[in-house]
Amino acid sequence: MGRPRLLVVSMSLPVTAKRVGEESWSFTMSPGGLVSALLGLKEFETKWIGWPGVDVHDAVGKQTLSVALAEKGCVLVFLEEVCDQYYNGYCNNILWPIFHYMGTPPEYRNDATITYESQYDAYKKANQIFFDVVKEHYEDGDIVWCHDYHVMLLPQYLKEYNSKMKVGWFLHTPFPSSEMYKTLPSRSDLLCSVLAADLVGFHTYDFARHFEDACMCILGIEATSEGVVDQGKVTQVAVFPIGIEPERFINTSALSEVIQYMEKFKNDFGGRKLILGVDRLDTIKGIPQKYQAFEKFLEENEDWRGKVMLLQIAVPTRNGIGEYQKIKDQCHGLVGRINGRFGSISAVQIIHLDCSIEFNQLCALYAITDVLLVTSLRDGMNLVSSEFVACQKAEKGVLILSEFAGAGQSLGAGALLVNPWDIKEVSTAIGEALNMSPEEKERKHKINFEYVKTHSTQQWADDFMNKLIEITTNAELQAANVPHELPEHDVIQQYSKSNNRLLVFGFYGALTQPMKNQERSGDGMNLELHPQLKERLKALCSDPKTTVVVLSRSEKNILDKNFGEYNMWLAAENGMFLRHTSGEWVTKITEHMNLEWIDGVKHVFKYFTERTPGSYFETSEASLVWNYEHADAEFGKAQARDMLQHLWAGPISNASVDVVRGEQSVEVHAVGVTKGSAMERILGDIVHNKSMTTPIDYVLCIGCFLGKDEDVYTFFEPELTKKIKSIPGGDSPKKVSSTIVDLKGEDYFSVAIGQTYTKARYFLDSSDDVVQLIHKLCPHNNA
Ligand SMILES: O=P(O)(O)OC[C@H]1O[C@H](O[C@H]2O[C@H](CO)[C@@H](O)[C@H](O)[C@H]2O)[C@H](O)[C@@H](O)[C@@H]1O
Ligand SMILES: O=c1ccn([C@@H]2O[C@H](COP(=O)(O)OP(=O)(O)O)[C@@H](O)[C@H]2O)c(=O)[nH]1
Repeated sequence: MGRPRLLVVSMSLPVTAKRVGEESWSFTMSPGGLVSALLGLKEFETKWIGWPGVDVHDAVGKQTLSVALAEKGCVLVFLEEVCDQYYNGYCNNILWPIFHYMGTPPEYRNDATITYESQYDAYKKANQIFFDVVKEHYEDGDIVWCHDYHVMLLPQYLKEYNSKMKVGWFLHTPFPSSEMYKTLPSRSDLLCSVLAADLVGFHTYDFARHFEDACMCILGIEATSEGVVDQGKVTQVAVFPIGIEPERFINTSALSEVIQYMEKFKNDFGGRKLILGVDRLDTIKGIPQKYQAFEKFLEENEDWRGKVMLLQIAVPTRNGIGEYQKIKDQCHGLVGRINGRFGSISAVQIIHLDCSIEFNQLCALYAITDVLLVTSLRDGMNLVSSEFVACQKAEKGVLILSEFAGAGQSLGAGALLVNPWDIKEVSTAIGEALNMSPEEKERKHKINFEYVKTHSTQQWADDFMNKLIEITTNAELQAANVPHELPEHDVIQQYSKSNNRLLVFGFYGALTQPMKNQERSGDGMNLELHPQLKERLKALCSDPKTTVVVLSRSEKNILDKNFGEYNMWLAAENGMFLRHTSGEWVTKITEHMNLEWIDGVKHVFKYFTERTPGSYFETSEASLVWNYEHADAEFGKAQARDMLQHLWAGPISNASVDVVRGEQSVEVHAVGVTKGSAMERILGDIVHNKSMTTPIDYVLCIGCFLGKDEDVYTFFEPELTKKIKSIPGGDSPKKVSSTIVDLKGEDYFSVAIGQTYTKARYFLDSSDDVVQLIHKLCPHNNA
């Protein structure tokens, strides 16, 4: 099967269009790393959907531009009147500064027509326009890969339209710490939308962790090893550090035209050492800090004056935004000052160019550079540093790299890492780089060159796409596994034919009366057996061919109170305690189980209970539950989020526990305390104590379980378990008959109450259906 077609969606297309006649257009490559990176996506049949950098209002212009760009594999998005408030406003004046830890500029408050709301409105409209275009071009099986902060609402729009679409989202910028992200007024909407994607990717682990933290503390959704799980929907969060197309740079820097440029530039620079900066003229790139550090270096190293120069290519970007105009003036001012202080008649110290340069010239500059100076205050990755590494010739240059660029994690080993805010440190690094021995330069270069060569854009795209394909394929398989309506007739027929039956029931939701949402409480809290079950259950339990187990999260006393009079097995706290109603409780907590975290968790639960009127918590041997069903709903939810942060930061940071968020509860329990593992713990005991001689040949397992407890449904799957012989954990396995479960597929019925995503084979709508079923299994005249 061929690879699926790829629809790449990003704000910018790889080319920016300029109208040069009624029907004709010229194109230049769009600036920035995202475009450079995505140009490397060669192995996919790709359509690139984006904005061409210009808005066209007449029909002829739209038509001719669409045709010209279609030849380049591009599909146009016309943003028209929303463009300014969307791109210059919400994207680059609100999201961009927040994502780069610069806070939100207050300017938008000065103009009553440009408010936060109006810009967010434009953002929503623009995302809707992107959505309409994707919808028009989407074909079944396509993968839609959304890029960057410009299209954070798109995953949700796409999935709402067609839940089967394979959707990925990759962020090219940093994702800030949740403390910073929290300041964004539309923080929840954007997070929720991104979570609609199947796969969410970041450049570094830090960014991924920040995103997961934000999901937890803003949405109260926790990240697990599977990804971020929200009501059964899993969004995988993973790290894909982007690379460059190394061959493109290596080959270009060997071209004769480039070699000529190299000679020319060296000649122009008159033998001075070259420090190079290549950045979009963006506030995040730390260009003023770079100039200040160079100024300090010149101040403190008189000998180097006139022998070294700093060439800064300051590629114009986002000219419509006030901050970008200010930074330009600031840079010009600094350059003037430094050249005034340290320049001479024959040479200036800094050359600052407000323009982009042609690719061959860029490669030539990289190749002859002695020091590449990257001082980003924050940067998603920074591809310039990799490009510099790829272009090095015999005499190697040194990379000075900001620790706040994503590239710091990938290229740090072969670079001098600096804190760009520390002017003195950067100045010292400049000196160190200029004085570095050729051997050390070679050594450092080798490390980075190896990395750059092996971590290409193609690799990055392949990794992302393969992961996305894997996730969506698995999801399709899982979705195909929808539970069926319970075949009642078979349940009853097989029951009557069997010789040794095991009936496993959960308590909450399965044997209790159906509750309205607002009455819901967690399993184990003041629960009462469904009144219509009392008689029939007794009859069922008295049948010598039938063993009944109630396997519940509830505590011992609750099970005692409800089931003490029946002839059955009770497994409390998810099997941590086991009792036949004719005997005493025995603990299944082993001495290896570390429960030291309990006191710390209790402390946090107590703290939040005191501060959340109406909430309460319950403690049992191996688990604690904090419940806020009677508290103010919104406040309770917010408190639960804070509580989770406290727990992760403190008592459970290194503990082997699972944290489960219920609808209005937070539960912490020892890891692996699931109903499936409980079954494994208790089955041997049950069989042994009942002195069963024939293997169990019929199992009915009914529950309304949390996702983590659904392993009990697969525990008995005949094809998984084959013939269960002895069960570890049974008191004396030797005495247990050699095959204790011998189950055929048609004799196994796993039933989830009211769940659509489940591992169970069948479903029932409510415990009323369980009542009906038990009545049929055990008609009154049998009682
Ligand atoms: O299109 P612009 O508004 O002019 O901005 C150019 C791009 O800037 C950002 O690039 C980021 O992506 C690079 C590749 O992943 C990464 O190395 C760099 O650190 C980022 O800043 C922005 O994220 C893109 O959307 C813009 O197109
Ligand atoms: O005149 C130039 C100089 C550089 N670049 C390219 O701009 C990209 C900058 O990417 P980076 O990741 O360093 O930062 P971004 O601009 O995306 O924030 C690199 O691929 C450069 O080759 C460019 O388009 N025009």
